[in-house]
Amino acid sequence: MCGVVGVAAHEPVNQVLYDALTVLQHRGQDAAGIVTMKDGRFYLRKDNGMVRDVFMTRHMMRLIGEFGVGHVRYPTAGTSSSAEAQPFYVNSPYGITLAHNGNLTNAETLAKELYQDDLRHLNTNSDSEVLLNVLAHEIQALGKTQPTPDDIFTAISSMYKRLEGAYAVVALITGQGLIAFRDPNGIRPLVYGERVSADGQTEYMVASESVALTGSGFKVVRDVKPGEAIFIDLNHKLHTYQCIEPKEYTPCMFEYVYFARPDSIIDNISVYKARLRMGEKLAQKIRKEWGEDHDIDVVIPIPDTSRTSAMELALNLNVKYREGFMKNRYIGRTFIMPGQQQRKKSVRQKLNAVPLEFKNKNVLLVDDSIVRGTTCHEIIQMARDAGANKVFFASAAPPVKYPNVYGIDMPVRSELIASGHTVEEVRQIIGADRLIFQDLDDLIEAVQDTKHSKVEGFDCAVFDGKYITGNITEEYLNCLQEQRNDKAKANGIEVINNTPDTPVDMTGVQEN
Ligand SMILES: O=P(O)(O)OC[C@H]1O[C@H](OP(=O)(O)OP(=O)(O)O)[C@H](O)[C@@H]1O
Ligand SMILES: NC(=O)CC[C@H](N)C(=O)O
Ligand SMILES: [Mg+2]
Repeated sequence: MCGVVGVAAHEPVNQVLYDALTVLQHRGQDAAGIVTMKDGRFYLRKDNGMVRDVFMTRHMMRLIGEFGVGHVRYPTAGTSSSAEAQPFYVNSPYGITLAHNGNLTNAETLAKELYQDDLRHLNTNSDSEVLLNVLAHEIQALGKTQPTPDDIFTAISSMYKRLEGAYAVVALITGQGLIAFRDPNGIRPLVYGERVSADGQTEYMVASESVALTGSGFKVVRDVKPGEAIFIDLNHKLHTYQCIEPKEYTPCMFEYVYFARPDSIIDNISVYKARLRMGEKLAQKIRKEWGEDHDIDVVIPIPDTSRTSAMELALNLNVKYREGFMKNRYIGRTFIMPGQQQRKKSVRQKLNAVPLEFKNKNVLLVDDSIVRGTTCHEIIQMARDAGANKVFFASAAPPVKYPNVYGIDMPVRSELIASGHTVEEVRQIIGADRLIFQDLDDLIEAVQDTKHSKVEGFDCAVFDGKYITGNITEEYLNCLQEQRNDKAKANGIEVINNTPDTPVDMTGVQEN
């Protein structure tokens, strides 16, 4: 899951973009990038690594301008080469740069069309480069030197007709302004807000999560609607347009389960409250299935994400909640790391047991989800090593059985521990004394908030195999599986348009 941000301000935006990217870091740890725009020129810095490692003072000083976009990447297509770090750039028409969160499911077909019909060159296997070129083609087809906002929306509407899959996008067009748009189901989140500058003028930020806005003093206006585009012109005038009839409003359930920060509000649903309710529902199921004499002495979360639901679960079970695992704050998220070896090693580096909380106790370990089973397998052993009597395990989400095709890199069924295994088999594999998963209906009830939100349902494909865009074939899934299993990624040939450790820099900004 990547994070995107765009800002249209009256003062330099380099720092506010940097700050927003650090707030969105949990959405992608592989690469980061910023492009700013000033007097018809773009200024770019992007590379592999975390935000704090990619941007040095010298880079920041060169990112000049009052308009800009930024990206943190967690790859779902192409390779993890720095050449595929975002934002991407095309020089025609006008000069466009774009940052994308999501995954296009017809990228291969589009890439062929771009080559054969639109005479466009793609230099990577990234679906985001495809998206940018489709957008560029549709804007070019207008044939205008000075497009109006309506022209830009016309081009975006034509682009919508060609794209399939999930996308939340921010982009800059030189001489025009900042655009942002969201797929017709609203699978990936996108929210915008405003603040007033020191001299009383309105400034805008668009980002993947509301925390990016509030952290920089922007007030949330609203979520970008499914199928809607917004355009902030160079005079800072905001234009909005519903480019395509929205489909069912169905954001990705995994945002609420794991991806998003708990302090974010996505589609008017508080992620924090949703996670609390997940804990409440799971406690009800434990009471029902394990009875009142469940034998649990203590509830222990697996930091970080499960903390919120574990806390509420403990409260509802009337059992003590204890922080039995300490987290090394300098290690990032395990699940979004690129290789299984790295993920496995990092669980042990990241979490350490406090023996006092385990010794001779029956512990219930709670995680937000079990995907590959990397975390729970290691952690159960650690609990036993720390002296636990019995180790029970609870997942605040149902078993993850199906690949994700909308921006989460879990493309291979055989890499998902619950795929093809019963709950009892999973229990044996991970070595728990008891295992319980949330029911999907309960999860949906926990997240849905009809009082505050217009959301009609959720993309729950990883749990039920029903892909919300409706066009995911077995052939596509097989193809994805071949391209993106861990082994293929490890052997992946980097697409060379630069050496992997040298960022593509098409704006003339040179590295020191
Ligand atoms: O079954 P697995 O394949 O191990 O995946 C699930 C685990 O990965 C995530 O943790 P992660 O360390 O990425 O992030 P967190 O610190 O936010 O919990 C998630 O919270 C689970 O703990
Ligand atoms: N996780 C994402 O949103 C990935 C965006 C894009 N598909 C990439 O691989 O760079
Ligand atoms: Mg976790």
